Amino acid sequence: MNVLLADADRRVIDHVTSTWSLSDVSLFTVLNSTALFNTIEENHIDFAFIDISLLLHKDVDVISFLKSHNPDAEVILLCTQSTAKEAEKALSHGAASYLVKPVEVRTLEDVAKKYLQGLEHSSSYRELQDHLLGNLLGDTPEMQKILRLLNKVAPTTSSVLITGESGSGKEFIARIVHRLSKRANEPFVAVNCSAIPENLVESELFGSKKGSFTGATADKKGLFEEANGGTLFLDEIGDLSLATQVKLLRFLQSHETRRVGETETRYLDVRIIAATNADLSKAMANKTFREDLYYRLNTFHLNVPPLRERRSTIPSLVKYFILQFEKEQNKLIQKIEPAAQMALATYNYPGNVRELENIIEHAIVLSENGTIRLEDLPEELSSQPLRQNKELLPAPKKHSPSNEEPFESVQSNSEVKAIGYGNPEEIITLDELEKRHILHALDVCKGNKTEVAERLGISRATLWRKLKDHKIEI
Ligand SMILES: Nc1ncnc2c1ncn2[C@@H]1O[C@H](COP(=O)(O)OP(=O)(O)OP(=O)(O)O)[C@@H](O)[C@H]1O
Repeated sequence: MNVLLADADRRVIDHVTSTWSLSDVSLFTVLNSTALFNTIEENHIDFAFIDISLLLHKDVDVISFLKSHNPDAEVILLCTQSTAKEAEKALSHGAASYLVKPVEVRTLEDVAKKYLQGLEHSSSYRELQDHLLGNLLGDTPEMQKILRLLNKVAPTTSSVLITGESGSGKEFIARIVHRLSKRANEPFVAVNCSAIPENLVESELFGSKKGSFTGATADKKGLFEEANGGTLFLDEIGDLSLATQVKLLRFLQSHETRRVGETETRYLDVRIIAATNADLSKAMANKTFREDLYYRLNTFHLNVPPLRERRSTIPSLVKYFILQFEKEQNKLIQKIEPAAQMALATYNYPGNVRELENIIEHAIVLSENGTIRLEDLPEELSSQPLRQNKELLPAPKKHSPSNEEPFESVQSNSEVKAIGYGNPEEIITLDELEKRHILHALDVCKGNKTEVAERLGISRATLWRKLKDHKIEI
């Protein structure tokens, strides 16, 4: 673990450096803002003690800067009796707490150790992990990272920025953050910034006074006020005009808003979660998105990977959506044909989870006798993966019945694994690989078992046994 101590007082730095006794924790010390920013940029800082006098540098807030490099990092502010009020205010910037100097080195060490232990043993994290891991979110390293962050971010009031392709689940995750926060019983208000006409954005968000513009026939609450006490989810944040960005930034700094046409300001307690599928660094370079607002929103950043990079989640999502739509459509689904299972497992999902959701809804409408068949899936899904697999699989070999290794050609072809068998990083069990390969063969041979057995180089009896072992019904 890397701990940073930033204090402009050399005596403090010298004293802590000479007495620091945690051998498994590297201590970085800095005396000024330039060194502070450089150290954050060059090292993975897990924990920082920062004197309040070094909190802002050229208008950039060091906590946001640190969290944009390591969203898991924790900050404890150091202050004196006379600056304690200021430190308390600064907690809303994302610091966990503050300590009033003089502070014993032992205390600094204990605080850092406690944080480190908390990271590993947070019980709410474990509960959440048990509940979601391997189910709806998936157990890939990226999703585990998101879960870890969710647990830490949710109880705070910090803003969160969620990025990811369209339909990947940004709003779904924002709702989890809200549900896990102390605001869970307060409103969650979602707004798509790109769906509101430019001339109405300000009044929609901040409200308006009667007569403030043509059409303002009565006083109107804005969405910020609707979300008071709870969470405001701003989707497509990259589409906000620069003028509205300034107002949002002002809110994030002061928690105050003003209705259009009013002079009076209102203090509101609203947590902001913003999302985008646009590249905000490009938008900042093009000056269409304010850098200061970006750092404010980006206190915590969650990047949701596309569904094609977490295929292991597909079966749980399919089950979840089946349960959801069965009720709606009053139908009972008992099985999914192997060919349809294969198509669902190998499709690329450019529209991510939303596309999978629509596919299942569509399939349930068309399904007959409680079965989802290949023909119940949209055409792009049923035809594309098979075509890819056919193109990539080596020409069928005639195996002798004694050939014991039917998967040799597949295992040695990494391209086939990447497309037909999911993410190249994914390691499935040999048993699962065998099942998928048999399903693929059944598809290619249109269910003709004699041909499947022949092309797999096994006897019909062995094929029957394997179909039974893998519970493949045909
Ligand atoms: N992990 C998940 N488990 C269950 N349902 C999910 C999951 N992720 C997303 N969904 C569902 O998929 C649909 C699309 O998700 P969501 O609206 O959160 O995506 P988004 O990234 O916010 O999309 P956009 O960028 O278009 O706004 C929603 O109906 C959502 O409930």
